[in-house]
Amino acid sequence: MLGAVLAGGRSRRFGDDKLLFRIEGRPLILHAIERLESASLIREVVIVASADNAGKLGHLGYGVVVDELSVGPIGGVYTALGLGDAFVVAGDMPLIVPEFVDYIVREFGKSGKAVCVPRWTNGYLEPLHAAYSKVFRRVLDEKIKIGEYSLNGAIRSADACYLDVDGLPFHWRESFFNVNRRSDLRKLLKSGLK
Ligand SMILES: Nc1nc2c(ncn2[C@@H]2O[C@H](COP(=O)(O)OP(=O)(O)OP(=O)(O)O)[C@@H](O)[C@H]2O)c(=O)[nH]1
Ligand SMILES: [Mg+2]
Repeated sequence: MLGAVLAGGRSRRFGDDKLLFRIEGRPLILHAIERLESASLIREVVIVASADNAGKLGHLGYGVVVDELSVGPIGGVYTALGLGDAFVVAGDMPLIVPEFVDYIVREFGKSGKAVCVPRWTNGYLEPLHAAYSKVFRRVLDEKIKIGEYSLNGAIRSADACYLDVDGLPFHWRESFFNVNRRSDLRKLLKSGLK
Protein backbone atom coordinates (compact mmCIF):
# COMPACT_ATOMS: atom_id res chain seq x y z
CA MET A 1 0.00 0.00 0.00
CA LEU A 2 1.06 3.58 -0.59
CA GLY A 3 2.19 5.53 2.47
CA ALA A 4 1.15 9.20 2.47
CA VAL A 5 2.79 11.65 4.85
CA LEU A 6 0.86 14.88 5.41
CA ALA A 7 2.95 18.02 5.34
CA GLY A 8 0.60 20.86 4.60
CA GLY A 9 0.38 22.40 8.04
CA ARG A 10 1.75 25.72 9.22
CA SER A 11 3.32 24.72 12.54
CA ARG A 12 1.62 27.61 14.33
CA ARG A 13 1.96 26.07 17.77
CA PHE A 14 5.58 25.09 17.21
CA GLY A 15 6.72 28.41 15.80
CA ASP A 16 8.88 27.78 12.78
CA ASP A 17 8.63 24.85 10.39
CA LYS A 18 8.53 21.81 12.66
CA LEU A 19 8.76 19.27 9.85
CA LEU A 20 12.29 20.38 8.97
CA PHE A 21 13.36 20.80 12.59
CA ARG A 22 16.38 18.53 13.04
CA ILE A 23 16.21 15.81 15.64
CA GLU A 24 19.16 13.45 16.02
CA GLY A 25 20.56 15.04 12.86
CA ARG A 26 17.53 14.44 10.66
CA PRO A 27 14.44 16.53 9.88
CA LEU A 28 11.41 15.51 11.95
CA ILE A 29 9.47 14.45 8.86
CA LEU A 30 12.23 12.02 7.84
CA HIS A 31 11.77 10.13 11.09
CA ALA A 32 8.08 9.65 10.23
CA ILE A 33 8.85 8.72 6.62
CA GLU A 34 11.54 6.19 7.50
CA ARG A 35 9.42 4.51 10.16
CA LEU A 36 6.48 4.30 7.77
CA GLU A 37 8.65 3.02 4.96
CA SER A 38 9.99 0.22 7.12
CA ALA A 39 6.51 -1.29 7.50
CA SER A 40 6.60 -4.34 5.26
CA LEU A 41 3.22 -3.62 3.65
CA ILE A 42 4.16 -0.06 2.61
CA ARG A 43 5.64 -0.14 -0.89
CA GLU A 44 6.28 3.56 -1.47
CA VAL A 45 6.02 6.82 0.45
CA VAL A 46 4.88 10.20 -0.86
CA ILE A 47 4.73 13.54 0.88
CA VAL A 48 1.44 15.44 0.56
CA ALA A 49 2.40 19.07 1.02
CA SER A 50 0.81 22.48 0.73
CA ALA A 51 2.04 24.60 -2.17
CA ASP A 52 3.98 26.65 0.41
CA ASN A 53 5.78 23.63 1.88
CA ALA A 54 6.35 21.60 -1.29
CA GLY A 55 9.53 23.38 -2.39
CA LYS A 56 11.14 22.95 1.03
CA LEU A 57 10.51 19.19 1.09
CA GLY A 58 11.58 18.20 -2.42
CA HIS A 59 15.21 17.56 -1.46
CA LEU A 60 14.35 14.70 0.91
CA GLY A 61 14.32 12.16 -1.92
CA TYR A 62 10.61 11.31 -1.87
CA GLY A 63 7.82 12.20 -4.27
CA VAL A 64 5.91 15.34 -3.30
CA VAL A 65 2.27 15.81 -4.25
CA VAL A 66 0.73 19.25 -3.78
CA ASP A 67 -2.50 19.57 -1.82
CA GLU A 68 -4.11 22.62 -3.39
CA LEU A 69 -7.16 22.67 -1.12
CA SER A 70 -5.91 24.40 2.03
CA VAL A 71 -8.72 22.95 4.12
CA GLY A 72 -6.64 21.04 6.67
CA PRO A 73 -5.83 17.31 6.98
CA ILE A 74 -9.05 16.27 5.19
CA GLY A 75 -7.64 17.91 2.05
CA GLY A 76 -4.38 16.04 2.51
CA VAL A 77 -6.20 12.70 2.70
CA TYR A 78 -8.33 13.66 -0.31
CA THR A 79 -5.20 14.49 -2.30
CA ALA A 80 -3.43 11.28 -1.25
CA LEU A 81 -6.38 9.13 -2.33
CA GLY A 82 -6.04 10.56 -5.82
CA LEU A 83 -3.04 8.22 -6.05
CA GLY A 84 -4.95 5.12 -4.84
CA ASP A 85 -5.53 3.41 -1.50
CA ALA A 86 -3.23 4.88 1.14
CA PHE A 87 -2.03 4.59 4.70
CA VAL A 88 -1.99 8.18 5.91
CA VAL A 89 0.12 9.60 8.72
CA ALA A 90 1.09 13.08 9.85
CA GLY A 91 4.62 14.24 9.15
CA ASP A 92 5.03 15.20 12.81
CA MET A 93 4.77 11.58 14.06
CA PRO A 94 8.37 10.43 14.59
CA LEU A 95 7.59 7.35 16.68
CA ILE A 96 5.46 5.39 14.20
CA VAL A 97 5.55 1.67 14.99
CA PRO A 98 5.95 -0.25 11.70
CA GLU A 99 4.26 -3.41 13.06
CA PHE A 100 1.22 -1.35 13.98
CA VAL A 101 1.05 0.07 10.45
CA ASP A 102 1.21 -3.46 9.02
CA TYR A 103 -1.51 -4.57 11.42
CA ILE A 104 -3.85 -1.77 10.30
CA VAL A 105 -3.15 -2.40 6.62
CA ARG A 106 -3.91 -6.10 7.10
CA GLU A 107 -7.15 -5.40 8.98
CA PHE A 108 -8.11 -2.91 6.28
CA GLY A 109 -7.58 -5.57 3.61
CA LYS A 110 -9.61 -8.15 5.50
CA SER A 111 -12.46 -5.77 6.33
CA GLY A 112 -13.16 -4.50 2.82
CA LYS A 113 -14.23 -1.21 4.45
CA ALA A 114 -13.59 2.31 3.17
CA VAL A 115 -11.47 3.25 6.18
CA CYS A 116 -9.73 1.41 9.00
CA VAL A 117 -8.94 3.69 11.93
CA PRO A 118 -7.71 3.25 15.52
CA ARG A 119 -10.25 4.24 18.18
CA TRP A 120 -9.72 5.01 21.87
CA THR A 121 -12.17 3.86 24.55
CA ASN A 122 -13.65 7.37 24.75
CA GLY A 123 -14.46 7.23 21.05
CA TYR A 124 -11.59 9.45 19.96
CA LEU A 125 -10.24 8.44 16.53
CA GLU A 126 -6.72 8.56 15.12
CA PRO A 127 -7.48 9.54 11.50
CA LEU A 128 -3.88 10.51 10.79
CA HIS A 129 -2.73 6.95 11.45
CA ALA A 130 -5.24 5.08 9.34
CA ALA A 131 -5.78 3.14 6.11
CA TYR A 132 -8.10 4.59 3.48
CA SER A 133 -9.60 3.18 0.30
CA LYS A 134 -9.60 5.36 -2.80
CA VAL A 135 -13.41 4.96 -2.86
CA PHE A 136 -13.53 7.09 0.31
CA ARG A 137 -12.36 10.01 -1.82
CA ARG A 138 -15.94 10.43 -3.04
CA VAL A 139 -17.19 10.85 0.54
CA LEU A 140 -14.45 13.42 1.21
CA ASP A 141 -15.31 15.25 -1.99
CA GLU A 142 -18.94 15.63 -0.89
CA LYS A 143 -17.93 16.86 2.57
CA ILE A 144 -15.36 19.32 1.25
CA LYS A 145 -17.87 20.68 -1.27
CA ILE A 146 -20.31 21.56 1.50
CA GLY A 147 -17.60 23.06 3.68
CA GLU A 148 -17.45 20.24 6.23
CA TYR A 149 -13.77 19.83 6.92
CA SER A 150 -13.87 17.39 9.82
CA LEU A 151 -12.05 14.21 8.88
CA ASN A 152 -13.52 12.48 11.94
CA GLY A 153 -16.99 13.50 10.82
CA ALA A 154 -16.38 12.10 7.34
CA ILE A 155 -15.15 8.80 8.76
CA ARG A 156 -18.13 8.49 11.10
CA SER A 157 -20.50 9.03 8.18
CA ALA A 158 -18.89 6.18 6.26
CA ASP A 159 -18.65 2.43 6.54
CA ALA A 160 -15.52 2.32 8.67
CA CYS A 161 -13.65 -0.38 10.50
CA TYR A 162 -12.59 0.63 14.01
CA LEU A 163 -9.58 -0.86 15.75
CA ASP A 164 -9.90 -0.49 19.50
CA VAL A 165 -6.62 0.74 20.93
CA ASP A 166 -7.45 -0.92 24.24
CA GLY A 167 -7.04 -4.40 22.81
CA LEU A 168 -3.70 -3.72 21.10
CA PRO A 169 -0.12 -3.98 22.43
CA PHE A 170 0.45 -1.08 24.81
CA HIS A 171 3.71 0.09 23.24
CA TRP A 172 1.98 0.61 19.88
CA ARG A 173 0.38 3.73 21.40
CA GLU A 174 3.60 5.67 20.99
CA SER A 175 2.92 5.51 17.26
CA PHE A 176 0.34 8.30 17.76
CA PHE A 177 2.78 10.69 19.41
CA ASN A 178 3.06 13.90 17.41
CA VAL A 179 5.08 17.04 17.84
CA ASN A 180 2.86 20.10 18.16
CA ARG A 181 4.76 22.31 20.57
CA ARG A 182 8.40 22.81 21.42
CA SER A 183 7.75 21.15 24.76
CA ASP A 184 6.91 17.93 22.88
CA LEU A 185 10.59 17.73 21.84
CA ARG A 186 11.55 16.99 25.42
CA LYS A 187 9.19 14.03 25.53
CA LEU A 188 10.56 12.90 22.20
CA LEU A 189 14.19 12.94 23.28
CA LYS A 190 13.25 11.05 26.44
CA SER A 191 11.54 8.38 24.36
CA GLY A 192 14.89 7.09 23.11
CA LEU A 193 14.26 8.05 19.50
CA LYS A 194 16.74 6.57 17.04
N1 LIG B 1 -1.64 18.11 3.12
C1 LIG B 1 -2.04 18.79 4.19
N2 LIG B 1 -1.53 18.51 5.41
C2 LIG B 1 -1.95 19.24 6.46
C3 LIG B 1 -2.85 20.30 6.35
N3 LIG B 1 -3.05 20.84 7.57
C4 LIG B 1 -2.29 20.14 8.43
N4 LIG B 1 -1.62 19.18 7.76
C5 LIG B 1 -0.68 18.20 8.32
O1 LIG B 1 -1.41 17.39 9.21
C6 LIG B 1 -0.59 17.01 10.30
C7 LIG B 1 -1.23 17.35 11.64
O2 LIG B 1 -1.44 18.75 11.74
P1 LIG B 1 -1.00 19.62 12.99
O3 LIG B 1 -0.41 18.78 14.05
O4 LIG B 1 -2.14 20.51 13.36
O5 LIG B 1 0.19 20.46 12.33
P2 LIG B 1 0.21 21.94 11.88
O6 LIG B 1 -1.06 22.29 11.19
O7 LIG B 1 1.48 22.14 11.11
O8 LIG B 1 0.40 22.67 13.26
P3 LIG B 1 -0.45 23.84 13.97
O9 LIG B 1 -0.38 25.00 13.04
O10 LIG B 1 0.27 24.08 15.24
O11 LIG B 1 -1.84 23.26 14.15
C8 LIG B 1 0.77 17.69 10.11
O12 LIG B 1 1.62 16.74 9.51
C9 LIG B 1 0.45 18.80 9.13
O13 LIG B 1 1.55 19.13 8.30
C10 LIG B 1 -3.36 20.60 5.04
O14 LIG B 1 -4.16 21.52 4.81
N5 LIG B 1 -2.93 19.82 4.01
MG1 LIG C 1 0.11 17.30 15.20
